Amino acid sequence: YVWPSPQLDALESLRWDQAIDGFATFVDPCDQFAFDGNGNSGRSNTADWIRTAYHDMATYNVADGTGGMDASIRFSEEQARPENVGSGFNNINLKDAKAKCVVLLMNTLIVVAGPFSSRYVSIADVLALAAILAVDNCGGPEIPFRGGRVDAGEPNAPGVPQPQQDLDSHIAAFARQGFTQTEMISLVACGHTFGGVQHAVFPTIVPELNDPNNTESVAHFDSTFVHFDNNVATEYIAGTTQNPLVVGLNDTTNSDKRIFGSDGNVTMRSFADSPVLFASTCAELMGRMLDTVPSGVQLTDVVTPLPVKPDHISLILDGDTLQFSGDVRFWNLTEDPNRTVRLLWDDHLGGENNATLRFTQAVTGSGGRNTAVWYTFNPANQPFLSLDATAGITTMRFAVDNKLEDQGGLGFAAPDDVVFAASSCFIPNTNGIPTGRWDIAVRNDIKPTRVYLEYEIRDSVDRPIAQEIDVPPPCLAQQWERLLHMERRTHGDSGLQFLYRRCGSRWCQGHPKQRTANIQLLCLCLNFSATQLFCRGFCLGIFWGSHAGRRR
Ligand code: HEM
Repeated sequence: YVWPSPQLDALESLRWDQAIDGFATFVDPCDQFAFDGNGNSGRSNTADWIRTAYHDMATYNVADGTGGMDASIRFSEEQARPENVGSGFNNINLKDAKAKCVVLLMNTLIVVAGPFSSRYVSIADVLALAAILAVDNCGGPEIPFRGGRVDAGEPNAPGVPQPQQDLDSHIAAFARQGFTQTEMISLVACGHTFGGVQHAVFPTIVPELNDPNNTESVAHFDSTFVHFDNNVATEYIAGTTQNPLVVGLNDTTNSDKRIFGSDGNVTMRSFADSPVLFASTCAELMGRMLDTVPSGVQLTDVVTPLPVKPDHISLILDGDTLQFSGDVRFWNLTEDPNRTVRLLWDDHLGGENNATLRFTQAVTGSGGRNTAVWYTFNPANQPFLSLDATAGITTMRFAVDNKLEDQGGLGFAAPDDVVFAASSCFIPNTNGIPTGRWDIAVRNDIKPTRVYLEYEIRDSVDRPIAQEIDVPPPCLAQQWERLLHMERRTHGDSGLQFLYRRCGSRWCQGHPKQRTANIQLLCLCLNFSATQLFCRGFCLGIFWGSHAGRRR
């Protein structure tokens, strides 16, 4: 795809910059469990994440296109069903979030929401990606990731298979989900290469193990339960398996035994014979499982890493300069002190400019399979590049040791028609409601018909959604002078300063003195609600003529 694209950029970053955004730190190392201080519970995030994705998908009904990957598993009604016993789903509801926007207060209800979901990456996308990262980082194959799942507004019909059910109902359940009998055998084996059965959840299947290194008494499906490999098959075929759903004392709940043996062990034997076949089968079937979505939902193409990706691009007006900062990531490169990377940019006056970029880090991801190097626009000891605001910027390109990277001649668009200004202020909580003022700079030649601020909140069922606030146009100079005069009468000479800083009033906008040669300032005064305060993703939108744009 062509950069920038808000949705694809966000999906791409979450998929491929997993070590930077912190997502993969939950499954690297693979044996960690977010709720277990000592690392000795016998449980793991990897297993929870994969099981969660399956239980979210397993409601799918191929006949009517309902259910599937839509994050309906987050509803307590679904979690309360016998088919969803265990605490794993609550966990993935990202209570463990290290990050931003964790807890949102809505009415009297405290809703826990995923820190990695956003208006561009649904909670269901995050659940799918969690399973992919678990497999990816822990010895498994690369599973193609698409975005665009839509979060359900209510629980789905029940439909997750349970261990005490018979083979026919399992075959029927997988057929309803869109999988054949052979695919059922495969998919169960792919999932059950991780984790196991907990005593607390299934006391009739697993006894108390009294093991200080397995305090939650989890009977694991194979001997390498935080690692993707074909041991689930080799141990089953060799007859050495300890899988509690194969050799459990109560045969009624030995569902893996019935499923694995349902074709005379042909499929399991093929997996035991070939780790490569097992891995490729799992990549295909788990990919299909994660892409099983309600009818009408359109997924994106597979999200592949951009070879050259600008990131964190920021333009802020400060007086007569534009503070320009950002990073660029080069995929599949390793650190090389002799490499020179330059940023080239065009400006509004026809100028071509350049700056040498600084190496910041080399990052590996996907269990060491991928590497990328990052360079920053910021000069040493400077938080940004200073651009003359009149000249501004239109398009960027990069030169890596003289090789031009310009998206096949398109360049990387860096429009500065609407940007935040450094004079924006945030006034901390004085009487319960913090206040802030966004100063927003618009190029004079744009003549916008509408400028708005966009940010993110959660709706009543926790879905990330965008909210917009219109930024009022600046008032006329005449009006301004009148207001200024009134303000001076009340507050003396300090009135100007006061007026400029004043929040909460429509007429704080657009004083002519705040205009540089070709930029005017609008300002929007906000009383931040708790939701806005905890949320993120503030960005600006602008309409003019038939054009519309959005700037972060
Ligand atoms: C007939 C189908 C299936 C049945 C009856 C079944 C049953 C179970 C049971 C009883 C547990 C123990 C849960 C706990 O103690 O918390 C479990 C765990 C698990 N299942 Fe399945 N499962 C099935 C299919 C699948 C599929 C298709 C996947 C994924 C592709 C999957 C992935 C997992 C994982 C990763 C765990 C480990 C969870 C943990 O250790 O926290 N299962 N399964």
